[in-house]
Amino acid sequence: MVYDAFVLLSFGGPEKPDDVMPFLRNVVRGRGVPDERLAEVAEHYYHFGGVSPINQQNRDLLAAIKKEIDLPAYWGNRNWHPMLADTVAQMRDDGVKHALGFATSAYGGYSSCKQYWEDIAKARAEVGPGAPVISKLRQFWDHPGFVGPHQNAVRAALATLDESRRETTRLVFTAHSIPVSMAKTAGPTGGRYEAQLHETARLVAGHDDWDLVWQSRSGPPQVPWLEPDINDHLEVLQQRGVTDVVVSPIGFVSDHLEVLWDLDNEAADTAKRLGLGYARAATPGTDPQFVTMVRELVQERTDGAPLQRLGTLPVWDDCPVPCCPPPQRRGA
Ligand SMILES: CC1=C(CCC(=O)O)c2cc3nc(cc4[nH]c(cc5[nH]c(cc1n2)c(C)c5CCC(=O)O)c(CCC(=O)O)c4C)C(CCC(=O)O)=C3C
Ligand SMILES: [Fe+2]
Repeated sequence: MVYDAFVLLSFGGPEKPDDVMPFLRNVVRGRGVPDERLAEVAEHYYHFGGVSPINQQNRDLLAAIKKEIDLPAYWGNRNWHPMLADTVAQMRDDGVKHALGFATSAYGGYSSCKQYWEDIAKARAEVGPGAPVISKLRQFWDHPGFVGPHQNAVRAALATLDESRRETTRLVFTAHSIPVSMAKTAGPTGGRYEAQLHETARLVAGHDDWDLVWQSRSGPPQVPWLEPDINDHLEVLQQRGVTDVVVSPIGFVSDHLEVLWDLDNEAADTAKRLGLGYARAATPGTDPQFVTMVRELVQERTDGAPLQRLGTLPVWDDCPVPCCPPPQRRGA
C-alpha cells in the first residue's frame, strides 16, 4: 500500500465564547441532550474564556509530527473547526489518494476508536467522488511512546509531594467514564476499554498497587456509567488513611479541558477539602517520545517496521466489523 499523506484526527474544541454552544450541540448531535445540560457544561468552557486548549495542543502536535515524517500532514476534527470534511476536501484538491489517520485517543471503544472511523466515513461521504481513502492507525495504549511520558510525569508529580508521607501516598489513574453498556461492547469481544486502561496503568506504574477510577461522567443519572468517580474515590482513600495522591490521567493524550476542569479544578478542590496532598501528573502533549511514537506507528504501515509495544492484549490495524456499536439514542 502506498500512502501519500498523514491526517491528525481529533475531538475539536471552541476557541471563543460564541463557539461554545454550537460546539456542544455538535458533540451531542442526534442524542437529544437538552440545552440546559449543555449550558451547564458551557460554564466550564466560559471559565476558561470560552477557549478549549485542545485545538492549540493539536496545532503544536501537528507541527512536531511534521518535523518527524515525510508525508504532507493535515488535521481535521469531529466537533469543531477545522472540521474533518473540510480537511478531506482540501486533501482531495491537493491530489491525496490514500492517507494514514492518527486519532488522539489511545484506546478501543466507541468514543475513543470506532467513532473516528465513523467520522472518516461521514467526511468522505460528504466530500463525495475523489475523496481520499483514510486508514486509521492502530490503538496505542501500550506503546512505549505513550507509556513513557506518563511514567515520567507520574515520577515528576510524586516528587512534588512530601517524601515523609510516601507510605500513605496513593497512585490514582483516571480515564473518561463511559456508559457501562458502551464499556461492555468495547472491542471485538467486549470490555476492551477497561482492559487496555488496566494494562496501561500497570505498565506506567511498574507495579500493581494503584487504583483506576473515572472522571467527566455525563448523561442522565438513570444511565449507569463506569464508577467510582475520582471525587468519590478521594473520600474513600482519605477514610482509609491515605494522606496524598498522585492523579495520572492515562485516559488522555493532552491537558485539554476535561483535564483542566475535572482534575485541576474539581478533584483538586475535593482533595483540598479532605486535607489530602494532591499532584496531577501531566499528559504526553508534545513530549518527544510521544511524537516519535506517531512516526513509528506510521512506519509500521509504510516500512513494515516492527510493532513497538509493552503489553500483551491483542492489537490490530483495521477495526473488525462489527465492534463497538454506538450508544442507544435516548428514547430509542
Ligand atoms: C472516552 C471519551 C474520551 C477520551 C477519548 C478521546 O479523547 O476521544 C472523550 C474525550 C473528550 N471529551 C470531550 C468533551 C466532551 N465529551 C462529552 C460527552 C461524552 N464524552 C464521552 C466519552 C469520551 N470523551 C461520552 C461517552 C460522552 C457522552 C456521549 C456523547 O455525547 O458522545 C461532552 C458533551 C457534554 C457532556 O455531556 O458532558 C463534551 C463537551 C473532549 C474535549 C475537551 C476540550 O474541549 O478540551 C475530549 C477530548
Ligand atoms: Fe467526552
